Parts: sequence; structure tokens; C-alpha cells
Amino acid sequence: MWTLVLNSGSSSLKFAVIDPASGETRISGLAERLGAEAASMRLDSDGVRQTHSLNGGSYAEAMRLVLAELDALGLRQDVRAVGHRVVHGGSRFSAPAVITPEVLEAIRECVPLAPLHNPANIAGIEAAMNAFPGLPQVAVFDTAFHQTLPEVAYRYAVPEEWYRQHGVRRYGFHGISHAFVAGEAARMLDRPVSDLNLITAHLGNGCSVSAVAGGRSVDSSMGLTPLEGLVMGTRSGNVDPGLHDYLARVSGLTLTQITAALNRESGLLALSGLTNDMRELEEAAARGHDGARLAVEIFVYRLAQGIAAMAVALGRVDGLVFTGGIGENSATVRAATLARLPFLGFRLDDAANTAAVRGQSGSISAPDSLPALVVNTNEEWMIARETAEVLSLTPR
Ligand SMILES: Nc1ncnc2c1ncn2[C@@H]1O[C@H](COP(=O)(O)OP(=O)(O)O)[C@@H](O)[C@H]1O
Ligand SMILES: CC(=O)OP(=O)(O)O
Ligand SMILES: [Mg+2]
Repeated sequence: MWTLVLNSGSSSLKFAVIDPASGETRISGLAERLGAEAASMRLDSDGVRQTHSLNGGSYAEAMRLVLAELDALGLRQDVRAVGHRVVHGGSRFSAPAVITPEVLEAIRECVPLAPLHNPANIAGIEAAMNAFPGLPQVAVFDTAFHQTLPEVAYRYAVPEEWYRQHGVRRYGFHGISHAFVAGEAARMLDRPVSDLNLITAHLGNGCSVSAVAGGRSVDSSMGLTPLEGLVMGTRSGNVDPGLHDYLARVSGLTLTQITAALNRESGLLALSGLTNDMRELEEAAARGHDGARLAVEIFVYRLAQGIAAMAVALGRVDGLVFTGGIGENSATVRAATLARLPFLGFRLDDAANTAAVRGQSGSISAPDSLPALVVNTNEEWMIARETAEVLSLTPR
């Protein structure tokens, strides 16, 4: 059974046609800068990469191109379901859900909690419903994996009414990736995931660490929104909760402007004054760029603190997993992070760390260390698996 998986970002659309059972991918692609003049789409199938201009096209345009490609490959009629990554599912979704008008409305109600993400997810769902009117559509939530957080981890120390009436609590994100890499790590360590206490670090444009005890999430560095926690590409992560009021008074910025700046103009981009891209920052730091050096240093410092905090949640740590674009590719970030964590029992194998390449999973820790692993995440395959599972469990 082939499943079309859609992962929509604020201006991008990743898609793949995957066999949920094997992970075999017939075609995958990434449309970027949607809505802008430079909008384009990259397609990968049978080892061949093509790039198409979308001429300012939006989601609907990108979907049309996806469909044309599926037709060209004779694949369209083989697709049996569409699985969507949905970032915020609030407290309502602890498992994937077949998309009905009511489920779509619930996703819409979570827009204020994930203003960068949920509107894009909804646009992707609507485009796919138009393109595949007869197919079941399934929402797979980034928050669902973290619905097992204990109250001690998910409550903020704020008035109870905010929690009861407005859902002000910690939710956690990137759950699709954290769940996938925890399972992969258990296979690599040759132990059942139910026996393992793992810390997983998903480091992409958005970054979060998670504490996974026996395959269940017990804490995450992200909270009410995907802004809490680590330093990210353009997101600040933790700041003093008094910042908003102070800055509004002294600068005249509105709350909306401050929140937008914390989401889009902060993080690595702000600290470096250069870019949100870790690869470019490492190159600039190596050339002696002070801002780039500081950005990487603060990123690593806050990441190591986040990992140590997850160790508190777990009590006993059996391993650490690096994943996402930075986690899978940056030997520098991994080495500098482990160098701050000898007290947890981590020691780096320098050669293994330098040799680790994207697309391959492996160990980067010395023999006398707690296991530290690099795991190639595959959110699309996880979404395909969960989509197939919910459909096989749901009478239609
Ligand atoms: N070779 C590399 N070295 C360091 N960082 C890298 C490398 N390749 C990719 N990255 C970083 O990975 C991040 C993007 O991660 P990715 O998981 O692809 O993003 P997204 O969250 O949008 O899916 C960027 O900061 C990018 O610079
Ligand atoms: C939830 C989140 O931060 O997602 P992303 O990393 O894709 O922005
Ligand atoms: Mg990502």
C-alpha cells in the first residue's frame, strides 16, 4: 500500500510516496519559498533529481506538480491514503486521527498555539483533499508522543485558571522524530525500547530534546508552543518571561511584533548577525567570524543544559541520540556538546564522530562511554506507518 505523506512548513512542502511496511520511497520532494517569485520544487525518484520552477506558486500549485509527477510514474492510482504531519494537536490528540470536518476544526483551534506551523498544515490538508477527494486523510501530530508527560513535567507554575480554561501547559513537539529515533536507537543497541531510558536531541531548524523512558516521552524542552527551550535557527528558545513587558515599554514594539521577532529573527540568526544555517556558521566560525563562533557556542551550551535537564527527568540514562540536519551532520556540535557532559558518562570517539555521515546511523561514543548515537530520522516513514496503522484499526 503506497501512502502519500505531506509535511507542510510555513513556506515549504515536503512530500514522499512511501510503503509503510518497508519504508521504500518511490518519489520524494521539497517545494520551497512557496508564494514567492523564486518558488521551486525539487523531485527525487529512481536516483534522479529534477528541479522545477513554480513561478510564485502556492500549495495548490505545488500539489498540481506532485500529481503530475505521480501520473507520469503511473503511481497516482496506487496511493491509498494521505498522511499529514500536524504540529499542534493540543491535549485532544494522543494518537493519529482520520481527518473529518470535526478533526480539521480541532486543528484550526490550535492555530494560536502554533501560528508558524498549523496554518501551513491546514493548507496542505485542504490541497490534498481537493487533489484526492476519495482517499482517507490522516493527521499525525507532533504533540501526540508527548501526551504521556507526567504532570510534574507539563504544568507551569502559573494561575490554575490559565491551565483549566486556556490550556496553558507544556505540550512538546517533534514527537514523530523523537519516537522514530528512540525506536531506531533501541534496535542499534539491540535492546527492547521498553528497557531503555534515552535522551533524544532533534536538531533541525527547530530544535528540541526529549526524555524517553521505556518508549514513552516523559519530558521535552519545548512547551506550550515550539518557541520554548533550546536556541534554534531563527527562534530564541527560553527567554525571561519578563522580557515582553519590559521591551514593549522601552521600545514601543507590540506583543505581536515581539513574538514574531522571537520566532523569526532570533536564535542562531540573531546571535551571529549572519545566518540561521549551522553549516554556514561553522564555515564562518572557522574563518574567524566572531558572531558565528558565539552563536555556535551558545547553541551548544544551551543544548548541553537541555540534555542534562532530560537526565533529571529520566533518573538513569542509557543513551543519547543526535538527529535532524544539525544532529546528523555537525561533528563540531556533537563533539562540543559531549565535551560539556562528561559527568553524565559521555566520552566521544573522535574518529567515529568525524566519520559519521548523513543518511547513516552509527555510534560516536568511546567504549568506556554511555552510548551516544547518530540516528538518521525519517519523519515521513513514521507518518506513513502511523497512517497505515490508524486506517487498519478504523472501520470504513
Ligand atoms: N553538513 C552540515 N553541517 C552542519 N550543519 C548542517 C549540515 N547539513 C545541514 N545542516 C544544518 O541542518 C539544519 C537544517 O536541518 P533540517 O533537519 O534539514 O531542517 P528542517 O527542520 O527544516 O527539516 C540547518 O541549520 C543546516 O545548516
Ligand atoms: C515543531 C517544530 O519546531 O517544527 P520544525 O522544526 O519543523 O519547525
Ligand atoms: Mg524539521
